[in-house]
Amino acid sequence: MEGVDHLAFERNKAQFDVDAMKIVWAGSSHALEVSDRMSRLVASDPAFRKDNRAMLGRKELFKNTLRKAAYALKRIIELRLSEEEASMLRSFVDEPAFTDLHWGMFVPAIKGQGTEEQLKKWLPLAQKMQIIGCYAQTELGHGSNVQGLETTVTFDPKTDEFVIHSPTLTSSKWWPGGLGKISTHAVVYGRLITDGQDHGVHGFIVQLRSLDDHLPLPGITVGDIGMKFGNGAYNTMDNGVLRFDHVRIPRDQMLMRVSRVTREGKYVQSNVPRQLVYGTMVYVRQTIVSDASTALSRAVCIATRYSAVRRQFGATGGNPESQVIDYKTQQARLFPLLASAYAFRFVGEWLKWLYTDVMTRLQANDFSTLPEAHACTAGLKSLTTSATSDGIEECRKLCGGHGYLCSSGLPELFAVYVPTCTYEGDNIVLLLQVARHLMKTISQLGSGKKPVGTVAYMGRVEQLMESRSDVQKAEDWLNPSAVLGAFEARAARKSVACAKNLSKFSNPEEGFLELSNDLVEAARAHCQLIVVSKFIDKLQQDIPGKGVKQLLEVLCSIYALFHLHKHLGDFLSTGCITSKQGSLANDQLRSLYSQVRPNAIGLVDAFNYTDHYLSSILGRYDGNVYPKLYEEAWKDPLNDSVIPDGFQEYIRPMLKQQLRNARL
Ligand SMILES: CCCCCCCC/C=C\CCCC(=O)SCCNC(=O)CCNC(=O)[C@H](O)C(C)(C)COP(=O)(O)OP(=O)(O)OC[C@H]1O[C@@H](n2cnc3c(N)ncnc32)[C@H](O)[C@@H]1OP(=O)(O)O
Ligand SMILES: Cc1cc2nc3c(=O)[nH]c(=O)nc-3n(C[C@H](O)[C@H](O)[C@H](O)COP(=O)(O)OP(=O)(O)OC[C@H]3O[C@@H](n4cnc5c(N)ncnc54)[C@H](O)[C@@H]3O)c2cc1C
Repeated sequence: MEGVDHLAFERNKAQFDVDAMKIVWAGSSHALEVSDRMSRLVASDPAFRKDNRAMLGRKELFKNTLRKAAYALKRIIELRLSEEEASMLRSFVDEPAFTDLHWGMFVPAIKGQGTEEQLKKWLPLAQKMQIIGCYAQTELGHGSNVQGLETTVTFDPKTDEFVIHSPTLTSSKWWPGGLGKISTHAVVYGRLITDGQDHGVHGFIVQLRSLDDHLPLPGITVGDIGMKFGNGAYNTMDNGVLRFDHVRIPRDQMLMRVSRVTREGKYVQSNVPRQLVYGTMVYVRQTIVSDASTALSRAVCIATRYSAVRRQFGATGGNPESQVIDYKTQQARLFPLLASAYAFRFVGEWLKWLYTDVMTRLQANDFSTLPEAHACTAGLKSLTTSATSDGIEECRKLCGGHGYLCSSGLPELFAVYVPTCTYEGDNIVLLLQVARHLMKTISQLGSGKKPVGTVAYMGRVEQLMESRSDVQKAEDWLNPSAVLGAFEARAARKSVACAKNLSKFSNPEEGFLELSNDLVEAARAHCQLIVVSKFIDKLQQDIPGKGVKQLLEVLCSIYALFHLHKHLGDFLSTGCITSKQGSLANDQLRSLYSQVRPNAIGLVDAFNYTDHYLSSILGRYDGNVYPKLYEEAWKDPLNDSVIPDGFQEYIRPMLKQQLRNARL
């Protein structure tokens, strides 16, 4: 039935102010207003149609992406959109494109690693898109091990130029998005060599293609690396391969904020830490955490709405069958994901604050919080993207058979999202970075250096090694200090156990390799503690709106107790809670799920997604799923004709053959 809200009865059940929750989700009334306006602008414009992506071949798909990118820029200029509005508009276009790398990595790399002069020269060109750039770091042979990159950048004092060269096959740049077909420029990372001395990896601005005819410049070989996972999905992006054959660039195209090469060829380090060369990765990892909440909330919105529409079993006395959302098993799989989406939103907000704070300090030459920023961005990027990828797949299963249809929106969302577990740092490699930070923190405890920020709890390690939870009844687990106490004790004990085991090795690096599984687990426990504690911190703020704060408290408890239940072995084996307390947490969790149930549709409506953005028949706002699924099936190209191509050629003769055999 067109125009009827099939989910109205669910919306009427909500016990909280959904509009106020929309503001909390968006971050502010202003952010909600902008995102609402931009999402509707995109949704109402047929030029941004995206429901046909799974059907398009690679070339058509890619051309379509270029058309949308050009059209988006045209609209941004015509409507005189601000930077904030433009970035929102691009995100609602919802299609991986070269522009993501241009705005998300090329521009930030120049901003973060360029000198004032370099910013003045390159930023206006990039901002007007008179040049298009990408981030060319990874090579065929090395991605995680950045120090292992092989591209050489050798200073030639005779000509005052650098000579860039790809000395081996494995030194070919491989993966950079936007590189394959579109970028005119790249920030290229390679080993800087002056006077025969290797100074390690540095960034350089390199022109790749002519601004006149777009052909590769002399000495440059460049192309696309081929189809990736999923049909539409990430294949709208031209991930590329790039080789240099003694390509020359002027000396002033080395990004020289961290270190520079003088006219005489002298290598000079400035007073900023060399790790700032990795600064763009820190920036992007931070944005990836907020994006995780967006991707997970999309999947959860689809699965929640569909779970309220879908009915199976339980028809009694003329009543309809049960909505699948009422099954406790469905709730126990779905509601922790709903809680995680909110948790990642708030930890993403906090991480953005942390990043901005670090940047402000860097301007004043205060580098003290850089290790904390690196560990938090690496750890939270890893935790949230792994949970989101698994969560999207769980949402597909929560939608039963129909979740497997492309028209559910979930297969494409998964295919586009899952590489986040790898790009911008493999998730295990990043957790090992967190573990290094934790081990370093513990090793410095005796020196009187007080741990600060997210590792501050390590300063109470002696107390945390002894603490016992005082939870006596299920409701005690609603107390934030009970939850925090348990998560802190678990994280501290896991790290301390690793540190003790490490100290048994005469070679610490050997020990680190041998114990890496335990170290990864300790890092995960630490990152879960950060998420829980930032959710609790958020609830200390003034949050207006009927029932909004109460419901967020429920979600916070679900996030924490779900993880306590899931990792019960950890909590029990480290002795911070008893098995009785573990089972009380589980009892409390059941009661919390019942409190979410009437509010579930309201909680996903608060994400304020348009049907265009969700791109899912199962997740339609009006819940009118079956007629639309039925209608959609007939749009498949296979249904253009009653008899498919190939039938007469291959199947008809087969059928005739069988007929003959039957007659024999
Ligand atoms: C609106 C914006 C939207 C943008 C969205 C765009 C999305 C587009 C889609 C996809 C983009 C994908 C792009 C990419 O993938 S780019 C390539 C990314 N590559 C990686 O992430 C590589 C991962 N590897 C590393 O980061 C590092 O190599 C390493 C794992 C950290 C190891 O490095 P290294 O061996 O040099 O370092 P050490 O372990 O020896 O550590 C040395 C000390 O440095 C500290 N460190 C390391 N990294 C950092 C950092 N980033 N910042 C600050 N400090 C860092 C480390 O802790 C050590 O410190 P210590 O005090 O112990 O000496
Ligand atoms: C879709 C996509 C887009 C990308 N875009 C860009 C881009 O724009 N620019 C760019 O420069 N790069 C880009 N990349 C590359 C990306 O950053 C790397 O692939 C990523 O950093 C992982 O590195 P790797 O491929 O070398 O993995 P590897 O390090 O080879 O990982 C393989 C396996 O080894 C394990 N492993 C590796 N090292 C260790 C260790 N020390 N301890 C334990 N286990 C380890 C990993 O956990 C993993 O299981 C992109 C990649 C993808 C998939």
